[in-house]
Amino acid sequence: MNVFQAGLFEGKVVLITGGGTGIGRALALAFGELGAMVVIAARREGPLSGVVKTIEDRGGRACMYTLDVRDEARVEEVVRGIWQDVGGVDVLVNNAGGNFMSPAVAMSAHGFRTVLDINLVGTFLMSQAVGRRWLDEGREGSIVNISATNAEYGSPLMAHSGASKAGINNLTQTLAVEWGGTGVRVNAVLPGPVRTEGSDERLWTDAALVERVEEGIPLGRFTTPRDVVGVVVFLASEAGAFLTGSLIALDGGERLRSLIF
Ligand SMILES: CCCCC/C=C/C(=O)SCCNC(=O)CCNC(=O)[C@H](O)C(C)(C)COP(=O)(O)OP(=O)(O)OC[C@H]1O[C@@H](n2cnc3c(N)ncnc32)[C@H](O)[C@@H]1OP(=O)(O)O
Ligand SMILES: NC(=O)C1=CN([C@@H]2O[C@H](COP(=O)(O)OP(=O)(O)OC[C@H]3O[C@@H](n4cnc5c(N)ncnc54)[C@H](OP(=O)(O)O)[C@@H]3O)[C@@H](O)[C@H]2O)C=CC1
Repeated sequence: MNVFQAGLFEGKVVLITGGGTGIGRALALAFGELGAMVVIAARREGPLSGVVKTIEDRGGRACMYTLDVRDEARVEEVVRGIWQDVGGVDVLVNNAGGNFMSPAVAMSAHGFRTVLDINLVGTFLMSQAVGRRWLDEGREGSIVNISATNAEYGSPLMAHSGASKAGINNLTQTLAVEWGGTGVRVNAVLPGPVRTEGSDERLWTDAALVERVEEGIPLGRFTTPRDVVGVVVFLASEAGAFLTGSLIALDGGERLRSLIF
C-alpha cells in the first residue's frame, strides 16, 4: 500500500461489512494502515476481533459490531450505534457476500434467495441506512460495492451469485444518480476469481478447475485481495472524486477469455 500517501484516511471512518476474513480483512488492515478509524461488521465475533486486534497492534484504530446484513432492524441499530460511537461514516464498503456452487436445476428456492438476500438486499440495506444519514446531514460520502465479474456474460453454477452481483451493479448506478447531487459517490469493483478462506471452502475446491481457470486469465493468475485493496482505496480517496456509478472490472482480463480462440 506504499503507493498511497501515509495518513490518507486520517480523520475518516471506514465501515467494511464482512471485514473479518478474506477481501474484507485485507481492506480493513489497509485502511487501518492509512490512518482511518476502521469499523468492521459481520456475523461471527471471532474473525472480527482478530482483525481489530491486529489493527490496534499496528497502531491503528478499529472497532467491530456483529450483524447479519439481511436483518433490517439490526442494520439500522448498528448504523445508529456507529453514528453515536464514532460520529458517522465517510466510506462504506459493502463487501459481505455469500456463494456456493450448484447447477441451477438443483438449487432450492431458499438457497437462491439466501445468496440474493446477503449480497443484493444486504448491500441495499447497508447503503440505505448510511445514505439516509448522509442525505439528512448534507454530508459527502463514498460507497464501494464489491461485485464480481460473474455479473456479466452469465454465471454457470452460480445463478444466485451472478444475478445478485448484476443487481448490485444496477443498484450502484441507480444510487449514484439518486445521491450524486449531495456529493455521495457510489462505485463498484468487479473482481474475477480470488483465493480466500470463504471461496476456497465453497468454490475453489477442485485443483483441476483452479488450474483451468487460471490458465485462461490473460495476466496469468487469480485476482488477489491486495489487488482489490488498491482499487477500493483509489475509489474511496480524493483521486476518485469524479468517479461515480463506475463498475471497475479487476480480473487480469479473465472476463474476455472467450474472445481468444
Ligand atoms: C468470477 C468469480 C465469481 C465468484 C463470485 C463470488 C464469489 C464469492 O462470493 S466467494 C465468497 C464465499 N464466502 C461465503 O460464501 C461466506 C458466507 N457464506 C455462507 O454463510 C453460506 O455459504 C451461505 C451463503 C449458504 C449462507 O449461509 P446461511 O445463511 O447459514 O444459509 P444455510 O446454510 O441455512 O443455507 C441456505 C440454503 O442454501 C442451501 N445451500 C447452502 N449451501 C449449499 C450448497 N453448497 N449446495 C446447495 N445448496 C446449498 C441450503 O441447503 C439452504 O437451502 P434449503 O436446504 O432449501 O433450506
Ligand atoms: N473470492 C472470490 O472468488 C470472489 C469474491 N467476491 C466477493 O468478495 C466479497 C468477499 O468475499 P471473500 O473475501 O472471497 O469471502 P469470505 O467468505 O472470506 O468473506 C465474506 C465475508 O462476508 C461475511 N458475511 C457473509 N454473510 C454475511 C451476512 N449475512 N451478514 C454479514 N456478514 C456476512 C462473512 O463473515 P461472517 O461469516 O462472520 O458473517 C465473511 O467475513 C464477497 O462479496 C464476494 O462475493 C467477488 C469476486 C470473486
